[in-house]
Amino acid sequence: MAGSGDESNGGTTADHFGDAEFVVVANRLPVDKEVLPDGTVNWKRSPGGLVTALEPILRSQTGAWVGWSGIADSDDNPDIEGIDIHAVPLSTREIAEYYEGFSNATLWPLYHDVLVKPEYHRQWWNTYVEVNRRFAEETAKAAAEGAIVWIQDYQLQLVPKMLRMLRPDLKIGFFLHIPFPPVELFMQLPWRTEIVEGLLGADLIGFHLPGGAQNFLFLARRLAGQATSKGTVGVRSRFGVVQVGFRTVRVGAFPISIDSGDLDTKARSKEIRRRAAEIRKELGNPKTIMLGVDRLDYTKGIDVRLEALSELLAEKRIDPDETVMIQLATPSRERVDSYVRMRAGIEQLVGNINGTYASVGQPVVQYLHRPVPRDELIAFFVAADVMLVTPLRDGMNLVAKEYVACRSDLGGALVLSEFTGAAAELRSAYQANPYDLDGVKDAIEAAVQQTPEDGRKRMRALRRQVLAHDVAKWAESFLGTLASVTETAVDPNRGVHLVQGGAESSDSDA
Ligand SMILES: O=P(O)(O)OC[C@H]1O[C@H](O[C@H]2O[C@H](CO)[C@@H](O)[C@H](O)[C@H]2O)[C@H](O)[C@@H](O)[C@@H]1O
Ligand SMILES: Cc1cn([C@@H]2O[C@H](COP(=O)(O)OP(=O)(O)O)[C@@H](O)[C@H]2O)c(=O)[nH]c1=O
Repeated sequence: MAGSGDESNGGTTADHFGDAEFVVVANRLPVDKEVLPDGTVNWKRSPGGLVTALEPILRSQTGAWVGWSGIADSDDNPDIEGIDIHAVPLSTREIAEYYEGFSNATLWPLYHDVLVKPEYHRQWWNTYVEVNRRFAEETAKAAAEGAIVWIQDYQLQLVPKMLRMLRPDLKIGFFLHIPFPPVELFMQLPWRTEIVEGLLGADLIGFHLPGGAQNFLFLARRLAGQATSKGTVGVRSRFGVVQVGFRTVRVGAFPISIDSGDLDTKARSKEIRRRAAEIRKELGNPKTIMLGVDRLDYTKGIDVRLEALSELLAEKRIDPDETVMIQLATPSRERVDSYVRMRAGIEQLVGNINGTYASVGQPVVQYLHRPVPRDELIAFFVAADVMLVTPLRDGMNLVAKEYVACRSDLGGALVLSEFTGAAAELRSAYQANPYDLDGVKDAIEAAVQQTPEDGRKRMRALRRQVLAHDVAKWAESFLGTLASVTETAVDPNRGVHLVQGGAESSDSDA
């Protein structure tokens, strides 16, 4: 029983239960700690889409957030209105081995199509296990009896099982924000069974797309030897199931989104419109403003769009006197080798394009390597004629949805990689395969040359999708499904056919 004081439960007792009825557990807190040169502390918004998506949800219901502050050895709990913060301190070694190492040099590339070679180090794995345990223990302290706990992302895949052992009274959900790879890639991981079993500690496991859910079901059968359902998984429907003893784990697809109503309102404001007009003027009133907005990550295909632009300029399909491309690139994971190499490559490409096509005082590519404040970003979205979103692989890509939400004027055009989660929903974008440079060039050219009528038609369809499926709907569908999960085994009379698991399951089950 939870809170029994049984040492096998990590010693958690009823006296130590927390107050929070709803707990978000994520590698990062919603704010990052920054120590300024004069020693004063500043808390700034954390980078990335996970925080963008979760912050409004937690503000709308009283709850706790368990996470890391972004710097070494800090257990400061910043004061954030409406959110009870529980910081998990990480040492310099843990940051190197758990965050930069196992999370971002092993799992991140493995889950993103092995775009760079994943590194497998036993010491990184050991530290990943240690840190996951600390997150589980801190969560066990924060959660009230019977609370709902929502664990986020690849950095914390062992927490569901660890937390269940500490606190079997909790209802546990897990959501993966990045793609879940196909079996052929996942099988590389020396700790593949531990990861699958870690996730199976949850009551509900969510992915952005049905494909990720189906990959997971196959691996649960094959690696954890559990019986699973076999049919296709739907979007927010037709959930898969894994039978783990008496527990039934649901597996589903819940595409994440943004606070589209809020962005729509902000983008219509006078201040943002004024700033958008000012940006265009500052750029010399070019005919076409192209925009890229990304963390500086090799998955984002920033090099793809720069190479496409370079060839379009060389072929005179784009006029350098009429075009400006702005690339906003937030610094990310700057001590991981693959990120250091990628940054150098991208900055070289920017230099080459400007060296060849810029005039004095009029660069073709304007590149900012720093985070851009939210309102300024919205003004860029409003100003941009063509939004370039060209990842080689991306779990969702919220930037694509944000651009659409900001275009109540029905202006602008979205060029979108087929290999983003967003591509499954944003069908009216100019979609392209980022590995097919000619295809990307054609998509950019078509977006630049679209007629106003075609542009309006496409943007109307895109907006219908983004405004109807916002982040509140994402959270409601996930948390609603989690709330409905019961402890009982699957009733075979309810039409769910389970396939027995085990190493002997053949690949043709996939
Ligand atoms: O925390 P960092 O290492 O600085 O990285 C930032 C976040 O990047 C990833 O974001 C993902 O989540 C988005 C929202 O679901 C999704 O749209 C995007 O495709 C993903 O890449 C990462 O998954 C987060 O854990 C990081 O915090
Ligand atoms: C460059 C930049 C971005 N943002 C915001 O960050 C997120 C990015 O989310 P996405 O899903 O597209 O990708 P990752 O999670 O990074 O993999 C989005 O909400 C951007 O608006 C920002 O606030 N400031 C920036 O400079």
